[in-house]
Amino acid sequence: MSNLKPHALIIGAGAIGSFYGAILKRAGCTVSAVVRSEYDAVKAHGFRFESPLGDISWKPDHLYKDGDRPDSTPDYVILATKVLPGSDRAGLVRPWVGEGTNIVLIQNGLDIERELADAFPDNPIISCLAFIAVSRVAPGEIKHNAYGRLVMGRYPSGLDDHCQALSDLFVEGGIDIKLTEEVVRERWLKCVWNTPFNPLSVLANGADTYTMLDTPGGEKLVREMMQEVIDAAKADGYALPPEIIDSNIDGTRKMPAYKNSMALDYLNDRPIELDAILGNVVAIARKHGVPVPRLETMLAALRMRA
Ligand SMILES: NC(=O)C1=CN([C@@H]2O[C@H](COP(=O)(O)OP(=O)(O)OC[C@H]3O[C@@H](n4cnc5c(N)ncnc54)[C@H](OP(=O)(O)O)[C@@H]3O)[C@@H](O)[C@H]2O)C=CC1
Ligand SMILES: CC(C)(CO)C(=O)C(=O)O
Repeated sequence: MSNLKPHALIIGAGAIGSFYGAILKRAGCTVSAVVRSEYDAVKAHGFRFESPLGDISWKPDHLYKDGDRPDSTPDYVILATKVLPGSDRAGLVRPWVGEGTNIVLIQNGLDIERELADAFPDNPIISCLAFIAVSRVAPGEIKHNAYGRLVMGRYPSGLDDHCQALSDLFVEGGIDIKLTEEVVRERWLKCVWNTPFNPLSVLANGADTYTMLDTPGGEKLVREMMQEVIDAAKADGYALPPEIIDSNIDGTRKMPAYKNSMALDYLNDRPIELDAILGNVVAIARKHGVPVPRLETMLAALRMRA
């Protein structure tokens, strides 16, 4: 890469993609976007934000529709779609990837990188976890409620200059980054929260965090499901600290009542990331013969609903 600021292309510029695109824009990058249903709105007025960071509204330097083809390939392709069964993520990314393009995932879930790593063995895969509350409120309009930290590392493990350079850009744009050599461990750590809370919120009709914890038996169930995630992680080679259950519950109680991204998908009648966040955890538990009865029950119940 030259001294010029790099070109980042966001594929799936919804809540997450448009937010981190805004941050890279603030860092002086050229930032383009591929959008689908919101093309007309974004073409007309860009991405409009309400955010505690101030005015971070922005217009993509190049705006593409799903199916368009680029004139040149970017330095970073940032995939920020939902991880849904049947979505060909490698196919979505393929037209935009050139030699040396970094493929960056900002998506929830476990074991979601392999499909991309297999399809693009010669491109660096940078895996990121977002700790943020942000949602789309209308076409091209986004409400950033709070937070924004990214945990980032090279998949399957390690750190390199590509991660460092991207991290520097995000920091320059104003967000906090944790670089990690063990991004898969970090995915397990995040699943300790997402794997119980996200699917439970759907079973509970789009409930927020307080409703889930304060309903009689709710906190106990969440804690037991967290323990099952920890058991599966341990069998997979990632021993997580046991105090993580208390710290997750305490942290959640300190935040205002919150509807997670899966609750919002459910309430907006959009498909939910059931496999990425729950199914893959259960599959790994089964592979290692670890019983996860509460997670199994929740998975079956939500598959029936789907
Ligand atoms: N929102 C949050 O606070 C958090 C979200 N996450 C994770 O981040 C990821 C992204 O979530 P989020 O931004 O909330 O989701 P959104 O639904 O807001 O955004 C996803 C975007 O991807 C677009 N998209 C899907 N398929 C295509 C396609 N083929 N071509 C172009 N665009 C496409 C969608 O367009 P369309 O409108 O047409 O469907 C939509 O704009 C998920 O894995 C989520 O779990 C993680 C932490 C917090
Ligand atoms: C942890 C949380 C709630 C936001 O960072 C999330 O990942 C989600 O909404 O799915």
